Amino acid sequence: MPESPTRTVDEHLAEILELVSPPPAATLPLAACLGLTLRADLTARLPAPPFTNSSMDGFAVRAADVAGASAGRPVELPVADDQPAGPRGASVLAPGTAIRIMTGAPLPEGADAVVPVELTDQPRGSVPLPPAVRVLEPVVVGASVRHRGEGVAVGAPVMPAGTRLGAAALAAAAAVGYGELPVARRPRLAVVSTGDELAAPGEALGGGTIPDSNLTMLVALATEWGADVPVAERVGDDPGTLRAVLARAAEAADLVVTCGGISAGAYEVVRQALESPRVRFVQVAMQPGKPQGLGTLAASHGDVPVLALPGNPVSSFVGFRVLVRPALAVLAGRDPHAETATVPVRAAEAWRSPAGRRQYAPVRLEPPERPGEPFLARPTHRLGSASHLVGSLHLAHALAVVPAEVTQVEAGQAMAAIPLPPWSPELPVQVAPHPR
Ligand SMILES: Nc1nc2c(c(=O)[nH]1)N[C@H]1C(S)=C(S)[C@@H](COP(=O)(O)OP(=O)(O)OC[C@H]3O[C@@H](n4cnc5c(N)ncnc54)[C@H](O)[C@@H]3O)O[C@H]1N2
Ligand code: MOO
Repeated sequence: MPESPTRTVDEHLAEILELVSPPPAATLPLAACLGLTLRADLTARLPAPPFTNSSMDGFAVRAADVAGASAGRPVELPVADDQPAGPRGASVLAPGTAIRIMTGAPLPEGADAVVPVELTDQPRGSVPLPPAVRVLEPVVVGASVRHRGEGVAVGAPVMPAGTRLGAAALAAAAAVGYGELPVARRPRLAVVSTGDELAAPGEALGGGTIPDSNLTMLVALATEWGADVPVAERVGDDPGTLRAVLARAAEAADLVVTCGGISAGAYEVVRQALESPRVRFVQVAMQPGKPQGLGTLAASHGDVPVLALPGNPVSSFVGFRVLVRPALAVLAGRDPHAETATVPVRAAEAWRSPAGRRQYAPVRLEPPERPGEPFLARPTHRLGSASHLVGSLHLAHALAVVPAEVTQVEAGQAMAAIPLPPWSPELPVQVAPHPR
């Protein structure tokens, strides 16, 4: 069967991105939004903080009343009221008096500062309201006071559409008045690994069988990215069985990924099951990951994109990082190109790269000799980016990207690298002492 002409990674990715489109926004409660993408700009419905309040446990006063206070000549003020935090509104402070106040309680009307309990003659802690307080130090206007809206004013922009909602973003949304948010639902990715040679992980191997590491890996990659995986199945080399599994996968998913069975052999089950005007098999100028398939599967909810990755484990890993993640990003309402953002590195040693293919080499990152210079990238294995090296893939901090026209990487050469997720091996970052 003649191969389609080689295409660049960028051309291939552009065609993949044409197959996927973001679903309509859903409105979900905050507790269900972690990791999802915000689909509308958020502006503050409430000021944060919502009212002017004390940042200390102590006594609300007028700063002018305690201006002359010192340990030797304390200023004594009658304590007129108690202002705990809670639904009670703000009390009113008469000149020449103090009101006991707790952290987070509304500042009484007429008060303009808070004296922390430590700067008075009163003990800390749970004690009865004293009739009077002696203030031992002066405070300036505004001391220990947090003003309404000083964090965020009503109507101010808080975060734009496209923000990925982490813990801090959810807290900000709650603080400015939101109990639910318009978001893109978690994309559903179905994963199917193929090949008669595959055994379940941990299963005893017969002659010629190998552990199916890709199914576990692709499910984990999808899950760590933030997708749901409704279907994860291993299928042998029978095209009819594979077609039936893929039909089920398409019903349950927004995107289907297969691995294996797509190159030039006599038993290429994915190719046999899918090659049609709907699904094409092509060669992409990348290493690893040259053979690739793309197209759509028919499902009752519409056409579902399918991406066929090569079976070699490093090829599948790189294919997921470089091609599948951008497609998931579109489904999640995010920028697909952010998925392949790179950081500058330098090669720690020389290595070879195939002519005419952009190489994605698993590398460890070592600290530079001088602080501030790029990290040094060293291949995780002496065999470099060979596509079967699954046993050392976990050592990689990043994928070094070698341009297609480079066949020899020299030690010290500047290049880009795609960082891998945070729980890849801990980066040897030298932490600077905290400035004092
Ligand atoms: N004559 C040619 N042969 C090959 C070519 C080519 O252009 N001409 N391309 C090579 C390249 S590059 C790649 S990459 C592989 C891709 O092969 P397939 O996608 O068809 O994958 P398989 O043949 O099924 O398997 C390849 C390799 O990976 C192992 N494998 C497969 N699935 C898994 C899995 N789930 N877990 C772990 N390992 C898996 C499988 O045992 C093979 O060793 O084709 C080259 N051949
Ligand atoms: O492209 Mo294959 O993934 O080189 O081994």
